[in-house]
Amino acid sequence: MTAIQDQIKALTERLHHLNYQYYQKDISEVPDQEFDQLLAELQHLEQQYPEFALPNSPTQRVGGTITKQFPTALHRYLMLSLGNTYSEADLREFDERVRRGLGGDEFTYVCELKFDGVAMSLTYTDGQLTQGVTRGDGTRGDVVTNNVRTIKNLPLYLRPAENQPAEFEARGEVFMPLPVFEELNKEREQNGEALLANPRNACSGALKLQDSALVAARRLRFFSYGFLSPNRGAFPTHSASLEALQSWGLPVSDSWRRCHSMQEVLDFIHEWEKKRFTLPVATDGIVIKVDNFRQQEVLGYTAKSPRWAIAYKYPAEAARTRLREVQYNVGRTGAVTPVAHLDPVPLAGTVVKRASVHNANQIAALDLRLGDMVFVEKGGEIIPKITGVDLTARPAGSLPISFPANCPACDTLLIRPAGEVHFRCPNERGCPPQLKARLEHYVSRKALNIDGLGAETVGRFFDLGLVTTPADIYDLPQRRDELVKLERMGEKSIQNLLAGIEASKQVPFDRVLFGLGIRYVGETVADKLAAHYRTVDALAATSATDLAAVPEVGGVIAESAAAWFQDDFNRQIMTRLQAAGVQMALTGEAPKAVSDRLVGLTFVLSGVFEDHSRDELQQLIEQHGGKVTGSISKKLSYLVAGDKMGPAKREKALELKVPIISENDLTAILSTPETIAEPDIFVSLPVTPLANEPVEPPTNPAPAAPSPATGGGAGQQGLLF
Ligand SMILES: NC(=O)c1ccc[n+]([C@@H]2O[C@H](COP(=O)([O-])OP(=O)(O)OC[C@H]3O[C@@H](n4cnc5c(N)ncnc54)[C@H](O)[C@@H]3O)[C@@H](O)[C@H]2O)c1
Ligand SMILES: [Zn+2]
Repeated sequence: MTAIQDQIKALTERLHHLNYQYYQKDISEVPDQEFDQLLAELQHLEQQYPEFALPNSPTQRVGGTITKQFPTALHRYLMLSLGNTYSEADLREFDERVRRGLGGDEFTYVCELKFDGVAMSLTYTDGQLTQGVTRGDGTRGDVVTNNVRTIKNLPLYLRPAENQPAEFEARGEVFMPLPVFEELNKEREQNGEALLANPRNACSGALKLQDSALVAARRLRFFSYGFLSPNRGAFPTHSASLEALQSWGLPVSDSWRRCHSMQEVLDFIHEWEKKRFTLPVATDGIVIKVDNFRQQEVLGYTAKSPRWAIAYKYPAEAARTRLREVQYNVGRTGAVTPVAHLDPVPLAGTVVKRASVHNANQIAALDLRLGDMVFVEKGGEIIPKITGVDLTARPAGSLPISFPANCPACDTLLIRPAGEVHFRCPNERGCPPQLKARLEHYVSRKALNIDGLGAETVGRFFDLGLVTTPADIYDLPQRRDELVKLERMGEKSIQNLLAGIEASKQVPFDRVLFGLGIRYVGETVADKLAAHYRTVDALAATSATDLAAVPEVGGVIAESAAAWFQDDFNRQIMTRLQAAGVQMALTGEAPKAVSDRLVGLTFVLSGVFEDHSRDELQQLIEQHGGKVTGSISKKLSYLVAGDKMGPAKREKALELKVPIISENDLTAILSTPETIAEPDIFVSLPVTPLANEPVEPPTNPAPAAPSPATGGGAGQQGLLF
């Protein structure tokens, strides 16, 4: 018996751990299917030995939790999980249970695609979006209204309609469209940042950001699939409510369909098995719901999920093919990444020729060898992954693939900094692919956007020895003679090129800063740094510690930027760019100082604030001459505390006798006429704010007329946006 007990305990602990990683950290340590198998195993054991089930078993509760970064709100209606299955036999059993539960009454199903993102509860009051809450632990979730407001296809105002309740809840999925996910990862790879594992994790991570401007940059989207309201009775069925949601302007995917039998459900499942890969959104299955609301109530709920719905999950698609070669790419920041070249094989709607192996650890973990038959899988991510090796088909005498010790391009000894997964070529100044990629980055659309000097041309110029660093680009006008001699370089091309170079001198400083290709300094960080320091000289003179105090600029970014600016080679490039007339400072006026009331005072902002974002508070303080820093010291004037301030910060402030004030105290200081000389010590922590945020005036026009509700099953057109 103790063996069973041990097994239950081990499974419970493992599942708790995986849930924590998945919901809190946005990390999938194992494939979903493996997680679901472990959960099913535990469920089975608990059913056989209910006396050994542990309290709070993962089989009995929704897996998520609330984060510590947002105010929270209670759900008016519990936000549950869905029972799931990978087998058609289970679906038939589900059908039987429903039939029995309804005592032989007729019923209809609605089938929907299962979008792989993050569940969201939206409250609309008098036609306005008033609150967005995550599922959290099912009872209570994070209030992320401001982040949700950045979702472009989500109406802030609904089209008025007679059948629209004064208050209702629209449930649905927030997700990151696949093209956005791909683009974001490409940028992250170029900036040397860790890649996002899949669109679901990327979406979940984006919703947890504190700065809504950053959330907006992640271009999330929403599909609604649920309607809840005290007067839901006006709609007899789920499908009628979907049609209503859509008619009010909420985005509802057209892919749903009413099904009158389990056979029709299975047809729907088979139909979408491949077709789902043509959608610009990740899906991992089909959700099957009993359509009639009254019948849903009759069937009821378990502790964890409704008895009137089930999710059918498609197994991950895999193929088997031969590994021909492993090539090593050197990226802009020197990261060396292995790419597997495969015999072409069809997989999930495309022909796969290459797969990612990610890094050296992965090669070793899989014990990959050239000529191996390998399994390739495509999950939520676009580039397929090698997930295993068919050892029975291993060619005789094959040797393990060893990761090169030296750079495949410049032969420099590779390094692997502690805590990083990638080997890196440290030869920043001389490694050709790095120099070339930096030039390509500099001329790219989001950086200097030099017309007439695309990635290909600049690469060619690099190969010819015409340019090595961005500063060399500005010497090209003096080298016209050499340019005319080049093949495919007519007079017209040269004119375009020179005009493009000239025009790039007008590109604002933040984009120049981004264009320099400093590791970890992506578009957003460049924008923040430029806005904060305004000139390259001010920026270059700043220590890593001070840089790290700028919001959204963490320690790692700060270290990297500071080191870059201290490097002589880089300083020379900057001086030459400046001499050439490239914008090395923001033009236009700095934001006006409103008063000098806070001059000489320093502040630390900690926790979540009710009326302002952290950025707004920082701006407010700076407009009045104050400074915001990151760490608490004896010299600090005030700690401004929001909800959920870290206890360590509070302790430290109390110990150093730094006054702790609330957001309200700060705004009160700024609105009282007399200037403050010496701060008094007063501690007034805000009470936890909840729910009901103030309603903002319209910033969006009412949404355009949606396409007429189709009753489902329509084509894919207009499916997403
Ligand atoms: N890999 C791991 O380590 C790991 C860890 C924990 C959980 N997981 C995965 O997460 C899943 C459990 O998460 P869950 O409890 O959120 O269940 P779930 O994701 O399987 O199903 C419930 C969710 O489906 C979503 N959904 C999408 N389309 C929908 C639609 N049309 N109608 C209704 N809901 C729709 C909603 O967000 C809802 O909350 C498991 O299946 C597991 O595979 C994986
Ligand atoms: Zn190199």
